[in-house]
Amino acid sequence: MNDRDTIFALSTAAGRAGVAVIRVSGRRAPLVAERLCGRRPQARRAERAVLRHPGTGEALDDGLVLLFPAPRSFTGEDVLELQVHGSLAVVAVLLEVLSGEKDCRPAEPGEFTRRAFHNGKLDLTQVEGLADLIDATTEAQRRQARRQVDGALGTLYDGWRERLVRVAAHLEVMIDFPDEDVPQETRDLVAGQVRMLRDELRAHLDDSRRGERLRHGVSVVILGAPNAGKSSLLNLLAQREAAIVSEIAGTTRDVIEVHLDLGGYPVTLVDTAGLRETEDRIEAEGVRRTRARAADADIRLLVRDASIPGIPDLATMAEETSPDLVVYNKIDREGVATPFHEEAVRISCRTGAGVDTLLERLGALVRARFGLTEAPVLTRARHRRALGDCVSALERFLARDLSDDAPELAAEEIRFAVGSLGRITGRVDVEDLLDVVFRDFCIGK
Ligand SMILES: Nc1nc2c(ncn2[C@@H]2O[C@H](COP(=O)(O)OP(=O)(O)OP(=O)(O)O)[C@@H](O)[C@H]2O)c(=O)[nH]1
Ligand SMILES: [K+]
Ligand SMILES: [Mg+2]
Repeated sequence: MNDRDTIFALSTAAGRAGVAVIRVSGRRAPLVAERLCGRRPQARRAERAVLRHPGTGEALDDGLVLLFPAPRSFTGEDVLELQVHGSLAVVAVLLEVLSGEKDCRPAEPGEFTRRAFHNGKLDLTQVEGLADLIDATTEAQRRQARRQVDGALGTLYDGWRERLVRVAAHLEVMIDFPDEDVPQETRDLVAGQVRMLRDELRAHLDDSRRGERLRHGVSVVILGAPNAGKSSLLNLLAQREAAIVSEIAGTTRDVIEVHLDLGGYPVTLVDTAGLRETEDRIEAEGVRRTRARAADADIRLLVRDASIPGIPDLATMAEETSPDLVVYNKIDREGVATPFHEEAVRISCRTGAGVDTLLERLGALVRARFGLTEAPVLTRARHRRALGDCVSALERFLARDLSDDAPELAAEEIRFAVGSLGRITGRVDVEDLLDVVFRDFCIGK
């Protein structure tokens, strides 16, 4: 991969569409514009132009051309955008023409963003935020990603990093002037600041992984005895017949998942086999899978048949499943069991009664646990690992006695902590990380 090449790619999705955008970035972009349009477009102005084959002069399409001279562009290089008709043939011929241009070649996946990073346009958390924004399917995901693209996370980490660099500077003084008596106050000050930082990092890490969960989706697992109406509930919420419903107890054996947008939050709703002791080997395997899925669920929803008094015993079931929400189903039936569990939601999958209330309660649960907070949250395991390394280094630092131990050793811990934070935003040692970060990108982004 050569950074001196001018790169190009279709930046909109492949396939038929009203408009397609082809992006060209690099030193030859202005020349390419001249060769295709017969003139150099004004900077940052959309201009209508007929795009012609530079060799034959044949008109290939007409559209809008936009030139963003460096450094005021997405990549920080000269960027040309061609907005043409979104036809397979138009795009194909233009890409072919571009391939024939001197020093031009197709972009690698994520290469535009990679150049933006190298030219200091984005830090790594912003790059990741951009990937998340492109992948976002719900409103809450969009907001979280948008915030990260705006630099909220990067600013937080850079701020911590700067405070640690100042601590390191204090320590340097102790190393450089070993004979001078470093006043106890200075030592206390340094230790105090490290302690405060460690506590802030810990609080930031102790977030029940809300940012990561919002990226991947919150799992809501439906549990209960056979025939309680779990599959009926899944179908009702999914608004399609995703799971088989029947009056035969033990119908569901496989774990069935549907994806929902619950008030802006991505939710994976999971239907499971009814929990009971069974001789049937296949059903028993279903029950085993239910237990496994319940164990790593974000939210557990226990469904109970309201028309059967006390069987199976709710207390036992609740103990096994530790539900976040209890639902009494089939309230349309005669002889509905009373009294109801106080916190429970009463519904009927048959009539749809109570389902709005259930959705409200579920939405509130999801928001409370995974909703956006004032402070920016970390969104990736990569951030969590680096922050964990940083906290460990600060712990090791605090375990040292600054007046006895060699200050060099203590300073080394701080340097390591600074490095860990720098890895998140890409301020140091980034090369090995880049592949991981850019792997998720597709061509043209
Ligand atoms: N009257 C009434 N019947 C319901 C209601 N919800 C479900 N049923 C019936 O209850 C039976 C069992 O429903 P399912 O959705 O298959 O129950 P399940 O919990 O998925 O059952 P398993 O998969 O066997 O564990 C079916 O005959 C449904 O039509 C309801 O609200 N009212
Ligand atoms: K059933
Ligand atoms: Mg079922």
